[in-house]
Amino acid sequence: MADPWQKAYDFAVEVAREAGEEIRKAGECEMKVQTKSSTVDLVTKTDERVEKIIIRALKGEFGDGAFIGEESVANGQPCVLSDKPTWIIDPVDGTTNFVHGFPFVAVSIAFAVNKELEFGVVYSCLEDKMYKARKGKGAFCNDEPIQVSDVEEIKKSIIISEHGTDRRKEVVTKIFSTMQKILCIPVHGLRGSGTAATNMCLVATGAVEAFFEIGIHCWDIAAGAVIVQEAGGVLMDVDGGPFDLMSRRMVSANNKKIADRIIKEIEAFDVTRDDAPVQKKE
Ligand SMILES: O=P(O)(O)OC[C@@]1(O)O[C@H](CO)[C@@H](O)[C@@H]1O
Ligand SMILES: [Mg+2]
Repeated sequence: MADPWQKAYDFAVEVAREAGEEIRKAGECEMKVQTKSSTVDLVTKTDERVEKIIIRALKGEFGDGAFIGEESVANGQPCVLSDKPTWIIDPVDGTTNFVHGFPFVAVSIAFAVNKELEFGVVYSCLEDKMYKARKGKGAFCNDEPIQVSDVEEIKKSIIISEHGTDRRKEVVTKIFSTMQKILCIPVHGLRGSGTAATNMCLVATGAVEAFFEIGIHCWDIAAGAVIVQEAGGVLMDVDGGPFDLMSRRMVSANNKKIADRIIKEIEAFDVTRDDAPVQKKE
């Protein structure tokens, strides 16, 4: 078969669109907010319901497969990327935005085979922007090809990062110290949309030169990773090594020169890998 995953790719786009429609409708209603890893790591019934809708649709079309979904993992499912064809799903990336009505919320669906990402779909549902990319076939926003910016000078760049949900003082101090150093290079500006998936699409369209973060999860960035690469960008670890989807550390940029310059300023802190063995409670 020449093109084994095209059907899955097309289907993922449709599922993401339907999921986005659900999120838009839910945003108009009263919502009950709960917390996960910390008091600022929010989750709503919509996150859980939309993840179930997505997984049910994918299983209905392609049968039982391997899934890594943000809310399934939060409810105890394993988070291990094997060689099996695997769907990696964030039903609502930007839950805090969703809760507050801040207008960037995305559905993120990626597909990996042999631990390699084959395609990614990010639907920024409040803006109605459908980003998608398939390995070797280019990146698109609402079916128009997209490309990273050609800026090579860090002093002419806009950089995106996020503050994350870990509010321990030593972590927040490192995050702000890194941001201060980058701001003082100086760059044209620092931004943050509140969703990693959307941030990566902003790199892919050339609206910003780079997005970096320590503390993201594989479901936040898997789809965006394909979109950035297919738009001509690069992915790296925050220490300059190769990108590792499960490491929770990433720099995505329009080119290696910009990525290397940012990496010089990043003050890393420890995070537990997504695929770390789960500590059993005694
Ligand atoms: O929980 P959610 O809404 O899916 O993730 C929101 C998010 O802000 O958390 C990450 C880690 O800080 C972000 O960069 C990511 O996009
Ligand atoms: Mg997320």
